Amino acid sequence: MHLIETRDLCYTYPGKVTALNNINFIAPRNSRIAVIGSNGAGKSTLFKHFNGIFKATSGSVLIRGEPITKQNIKEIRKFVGIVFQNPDDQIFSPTVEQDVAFGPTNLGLDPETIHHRVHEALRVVGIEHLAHRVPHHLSGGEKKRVAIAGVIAMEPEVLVLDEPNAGLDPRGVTDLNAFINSLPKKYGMTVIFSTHDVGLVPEVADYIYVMDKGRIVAQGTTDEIFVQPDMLRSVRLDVPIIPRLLKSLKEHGVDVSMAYTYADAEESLLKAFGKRS
Ligand SMILES: Nc1ncnc2c1ncn2[C@@H]1O[C@H](COP(=O)(O)OP(=O)(O)OP(=O)(O)O)[C@@H](O)[C@H]1O
Repeated sequence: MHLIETRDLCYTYPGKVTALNNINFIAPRNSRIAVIGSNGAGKSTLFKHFNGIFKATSGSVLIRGEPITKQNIKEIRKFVGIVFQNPDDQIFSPTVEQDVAFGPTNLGLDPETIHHRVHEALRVVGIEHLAHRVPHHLSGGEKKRVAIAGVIAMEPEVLVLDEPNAGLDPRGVTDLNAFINSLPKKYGMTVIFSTHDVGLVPEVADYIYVMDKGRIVAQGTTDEIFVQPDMLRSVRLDVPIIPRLLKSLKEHGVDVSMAYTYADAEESLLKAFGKRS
């Protein structure tokens, strides 16, 4: 049984914009899944089906093997936490601390547990120093971190992040990558995220879905997806710089093995230039 599964999911917005067309998506336990695609591909619309914000026009959405119903929706929203693209949609309390406490309070937890969860979430996203600030007076990247903290304080088993790195500074992106990578091992969480930044994907994903115009046009591991430059370009995406560079070096006769992450590429180049055995 998969944590999340969609079967032939279709969704049409009122006004007849078909945003999802026969989506078959699976999220296994402890995985890190990237959903990539250009603007309007359908990524956010898909994510909104994962905790019942949207209801399929046709096809089905199964959470732990069960369809979403009125009876289980509260439980499902505890299980699947979504951080939306625009943090302003998610932040509404007078202070950051109260905002992050909102979800755990609604779960009916005791004050000590709420306090612990809030401060742990603020610490994990690196914003403990903002606890007493007014959320609406924060910068875009700071608000994004507040929104992420608010969802992780609920301790969901599946964390869905819609464009989490948009608006973060370089250090913020590095911290976020480390955070995403720690989720399966440290917290037993599954993470699903969308991004336009293909360079980031090999660093933080085990499996990739490529979407275009409401369809899944490719899926696979990093080395299965990023060896398809024509497919990626056809959906207005690019091949990340590292495999592109290594492919070019190989074509110019450098005996270098293919790599997708910075660490693997460094190792591969050091070997190619005789600095490693
Ligand atoms: N409220 C809405 N009403 C009608 N159409 C919508 C609505 N929201 C989104 N759409 C349309 O649905 C399609 C998919 O949009 P969606 O926001 O899911 O794409 P996305 O892949 O998340 O894009 P982006 O990368 O720009 O965030 C687009 O054609 C979009 O114009």
